[in-house]
Amino acid sequence: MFTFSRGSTPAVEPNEANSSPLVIKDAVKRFRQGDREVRALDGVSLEVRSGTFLAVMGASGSGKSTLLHLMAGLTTADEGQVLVNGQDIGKLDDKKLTLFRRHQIGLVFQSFNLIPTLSAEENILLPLMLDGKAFANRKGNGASNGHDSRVEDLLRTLGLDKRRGHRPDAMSGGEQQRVAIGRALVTDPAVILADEPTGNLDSVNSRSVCELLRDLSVRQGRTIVMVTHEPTVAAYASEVAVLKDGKLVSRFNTDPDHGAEKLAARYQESIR
Ligand SMILES: Nc1ncnc2c1ncn2[C@@H]1O[C@H](COP(=O)(O)OP(=O)(O)OP(=O)(O)O)[C@@H](O)[C@H]1O
Repeated sequence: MFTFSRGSTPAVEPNEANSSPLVIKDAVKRFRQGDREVRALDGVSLEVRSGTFLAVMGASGSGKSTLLHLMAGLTTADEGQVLVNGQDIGKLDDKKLTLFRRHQIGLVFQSFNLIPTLSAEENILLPLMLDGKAFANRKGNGASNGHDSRVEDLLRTLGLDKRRGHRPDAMSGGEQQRVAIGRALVTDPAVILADEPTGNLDSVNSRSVCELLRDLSVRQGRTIVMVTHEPTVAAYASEVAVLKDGKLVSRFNTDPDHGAEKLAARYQESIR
């Protein structure tokens, strides 16, 4: 099993006491659209406890991506706070935020965003390469980077041990998304944030990626936030948060005995 020690390379020290890896307090995000102001997020507060697998649902335009981007430090809140591992990320300057994001926030996108010229293994190692902790040419002059056993474990967890040397164009969509999940995990971040991770996958690959995310949360205690509009995908999560017009209107636990159907009904009820 993949067993990085949690928080081994923090970019900055946590400066506020809170045991939850992710806390959003009264977040407001406004956008200008011509002479109109849109409140993409309108006072959202959310705490995500360690080991939670949270699905964020909502209609198109309800603020899901904006919330995820805020959690990822890709955009800043106009009001309120985002605390990752106790660190108010709005207080970090650009340089510290870049390092903090690289170490503490793992991002997974719908379109995988892999580097086409790198192998699966090299794509996974990319965040460590950026830190100068892994070598781009791992076959070159016998350099040992100390990450070999970690990467072995990770490739096995991801079911990619036979695909380590393959480039993205030689892998299925599901395998590419597994590589992207590996890249998100390699720095042992506080949270994994996934924006519609199954959006480009067929049903078989979608199921395997959902099962992987659920396993990472259940077996390894990973904290995961996933945006999705699919009840069948959200059903793999342990909790669901529902946004409507930039507001958090509902949060509930999923029920493994009832699956997607009951979840869909509960979701529809909360956005009525
Ligand atoms: N960069 C931007 N400039 C202007 N308006 C924006 C911008 N980003 C988002 N918005 C607006 O903010 C609101 C929330 O958008 P957001 O993309 O977060 O919704 P969403 O729930 O992720 O939608 P979808 O499911 O369609 O991706 C929408 O009204 C959108 O038009």
